[in-house]
Amino acid sequence: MNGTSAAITCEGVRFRYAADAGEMRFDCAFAAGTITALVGPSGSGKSTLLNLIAGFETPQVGAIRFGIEDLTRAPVAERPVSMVFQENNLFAHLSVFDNVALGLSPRLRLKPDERGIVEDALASVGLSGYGARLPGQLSGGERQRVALARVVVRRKPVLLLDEAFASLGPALRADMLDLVASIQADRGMTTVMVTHFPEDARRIAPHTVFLAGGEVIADGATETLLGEDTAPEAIRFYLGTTETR
Ligand SMILES: Nc1ncnc2c1ncn2[C@@H]1O[C@H](COP(=O)(O)OP(=O)(O)OP(=O)(O)O)[C@@H](O)[C@H]1O
Repeated sequence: MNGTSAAITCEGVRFRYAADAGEMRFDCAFAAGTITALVGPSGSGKSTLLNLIAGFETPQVGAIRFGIEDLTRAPVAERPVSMVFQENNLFAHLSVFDNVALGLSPRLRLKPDERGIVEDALASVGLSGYGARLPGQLSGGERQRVALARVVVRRKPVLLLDEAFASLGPALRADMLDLVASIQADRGMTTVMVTHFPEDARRIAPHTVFLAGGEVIADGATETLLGEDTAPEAIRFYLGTTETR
């Protein structure tokens, strides 16, 4: 499936972390080749849903499809997915170059022409000349750029972002979101972005899926779902409590 995007469908997905934990129920779809924001209160199940899509968790019931392929039980490495977390995306002992190169070759055995692919990816995220540095010698924003450069070389059709820029200041967050939007426009990846910031969704995600209590309670155009005057009642409460933070 490399190189082409596909819708992600969660059909009748039922998941609980333990026998005595609450059941989460996910029935939703993420449109092919577009950015969808996954929004909702803390503990509503946003990371859990991303982890089910990425394969870090497996549902007890239901199916997760990429296009028509049912990959509900496929191992993480066999899914057409790249994921970026809030932190710990990079190996601290490897150079920036090698951290990106891992996306091409997990054993870091690059063919001669692949070195250029890594350099190009670093340039595309504004990090030309940074290849020899270690992650500890970068700012938080630069580290996330390295993670995005690895996404670029992996060329997977699905991109999952779990609060990837939450620890950055507003201006830098906006820059990083624009970078994601430009990579996504280039590659057409089906992108799902967890965020606590409604303005992040409004900036780059035409669609929003809203979770509460471990299930999807609304799904639609971001400008409607997260609009001050148009949001459904349950979401308006959420917007009111989070935008004053
Ligand atoms: N590994 C785990 N084991 C047991 N319970 C978990 C685990 N991870 C999350 N949970 C529980 O599952 C529920 C959903 O958590 P999740 O992290 O998916 O929510 P979230 O919407 O991403 O929250 P936040 O916005 O705070 O990151 C919470 O009640 C949480 O305590």
